[in-house]
Amino acid sequence: KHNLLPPGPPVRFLTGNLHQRPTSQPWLTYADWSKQYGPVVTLRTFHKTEIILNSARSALDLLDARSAVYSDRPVSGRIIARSSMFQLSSMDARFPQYRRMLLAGLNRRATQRYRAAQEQQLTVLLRGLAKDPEAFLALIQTYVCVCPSLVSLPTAHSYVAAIALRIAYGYQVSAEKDRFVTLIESASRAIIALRQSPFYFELFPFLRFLPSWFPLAEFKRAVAKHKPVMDAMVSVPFNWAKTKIESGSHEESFFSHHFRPDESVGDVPQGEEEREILKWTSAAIYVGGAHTTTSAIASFFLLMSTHPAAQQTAQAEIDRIVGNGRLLTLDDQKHLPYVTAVLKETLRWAPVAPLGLPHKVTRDDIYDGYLIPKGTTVIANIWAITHDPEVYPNPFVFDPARHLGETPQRDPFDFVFGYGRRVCPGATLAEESLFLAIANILAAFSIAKAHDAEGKEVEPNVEWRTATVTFPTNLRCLIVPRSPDMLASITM
Ligand code: HEM
Repeated sequence: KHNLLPPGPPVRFLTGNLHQRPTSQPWLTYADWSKQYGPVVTLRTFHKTEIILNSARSALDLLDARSAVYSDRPVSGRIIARSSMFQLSSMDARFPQYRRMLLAGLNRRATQRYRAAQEQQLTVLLRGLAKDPEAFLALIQTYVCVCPSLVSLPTAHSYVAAIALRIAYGYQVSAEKDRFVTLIESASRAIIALRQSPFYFELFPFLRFLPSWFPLAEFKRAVAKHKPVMDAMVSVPFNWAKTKIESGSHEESFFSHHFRPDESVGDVPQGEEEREILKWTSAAIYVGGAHTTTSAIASFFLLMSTHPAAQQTAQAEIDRIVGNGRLLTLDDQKHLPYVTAVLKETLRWAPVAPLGLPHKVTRDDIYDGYLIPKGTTVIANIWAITHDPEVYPNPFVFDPARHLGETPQRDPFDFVFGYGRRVCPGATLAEESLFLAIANILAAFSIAKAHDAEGKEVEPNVEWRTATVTFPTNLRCLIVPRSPDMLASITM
C-alpha cells in the first residue's frame, strides 16, 4: 500500500482525469468525490499529480503539522508571477525574510498603527453607502474585475482598496479614477488573463524554454505582453512611497516602517535584495488583501439580506453597546460576540478562497498508509472543510450562534486563511477591517432583499465566480439607513 497513491476517480491512459476536471466551482465536485473515495483524493493529468484534502483532519495533519515539507508552491504559478510573494518557493533563500517582513508588519501589534487610517476610510465607506447603495454593490464587483462592463466605474470609494493602499504605502486614494487603483486593477486583470492561458503550459513547464515565436509558446508571448503592467504595479507605488519618505512628507505605513532611506543609517543595512523584498511584500498587501476582503463583504451583504433574524440579533447587540450612535471601533469587539460570530459564520459559509492556494510537497511522504510523492501539488478544499458536517453540523445553515456559548464549534479562522508556513499573513488585518466594516454597516443600515419594479422582494440569484478568490455575482440587495440621526452622527 505504501507505493499506492490515495484513491481517486478512475484514470484514462495518458490523459488521466483530464476528461473529468470540473470547469465550474471545482470545490463542489471535489467534495462530492470525497464521499466516494475518502477525504484525500488523487487526480492525475498526464504526468501531473494533484492531491485534494477534503477534511479538516487531513489538511491540519499535512499542511500544518508537516508544514516543513508541505509549504512549497507549484512551478506553474511562479512562471505566471515571477518574484511574487505568493508563488515564491519555500526553498528560496529569500523566503524566510519575505515571511518575517510580512508577519512583523501585519501582526496584531503592528496593525494598531493603521487604526486611524482604517477608521477614516470607514467613514468614507458609510457615507458612500448612504449616498448611493446600488453603486456600492457594483463597485464591489468592479473591484474584483469580474465584469468588464463595470470596470469603468469609479473604484475610488472602495473601502478595501483604500485601506490596502494606505497600509501598504501610506497612499490616500483620491476621488475618482485614482491612478494607483487603476494601475493595480489593470495588473490584476493581466494576472487573471494569464491564468486563463493554455493549460499545457502548466502541465509542461519546460515549454517556457521554447523561443517565443514557437507556436506552442503563446503563453510566453502573453507574459511578455502583460509584464510591463505587472512590473508597474509594484514599482510605481514603491517609487512614490520612496520619494515621499526621502522628502520627509510620508504617512506611517508598512513601507515606511521597513524602508531605510540611507543604507548606512540604522543597525540593519538595506541592500538591493532587501529593497526588492520590500517592494514585493508591500504589493502583496494589496494583491492579497483587496479582493479577498471585498469578497467577504459581498457575502456578508448577501447573507444579511437573506437572514433578517441574524441581522436583527446583531443590531440589537450593537444598540445595547453604542446606543448613542458613535462609530464602533476595534475596542468594542470584546462586547460584541454575536457580531464577531456573524463575521466567522460568513467566512465559514462562503469561504473566500475555496481551494486556498496550492502547496507542493518537497519530499516523498506517507499519509494514512498512502504515498504522497515529492513534487505533488496538494490542495486544501477549504469549502469542503467548512461544510464538513462532522465539524459543523447542518453546514449549509447560516447560524452565527454555532460560534458562541460554552462549546462553540471549531473556529473557521483555523481553516479559511490557509495553512502552515504559507498561512495568510494578513489574517489579523482582514479580521479587523471586516469587523469594522460589518459592525458599522449593521449599526447604520438595514439590509434586505432587493425589490422589483412593483416593490416585491426578489429572491437573490447569485452565482459564485470560479476563481482563486470566489465572489457572489448578480448580487443585489436593498440598503437603507436605520435612522437618519444615527447615520449623521456616525459619519460626522
Ligand atoms: C478575508 C480575507 C482573507 C482571506 C480569506 C485570505 C486567505 C488566504 C489564503 C487561503 C491564503 C493561502 C494560504 C496557503 O497557501 O495555505 C492566503 C495567502 C496570502 N494572503 Fe490572505 N486572505 C485574506 C486577506 C489577506 C490580507 C488582508 C492580506 C494582506 C494584508 C493577505 C495577504 C496574503 C499573502 C501575502 C498571502 C501569501 C502567503 C504566502 O504565499 O506565503 N491576505 N490568504
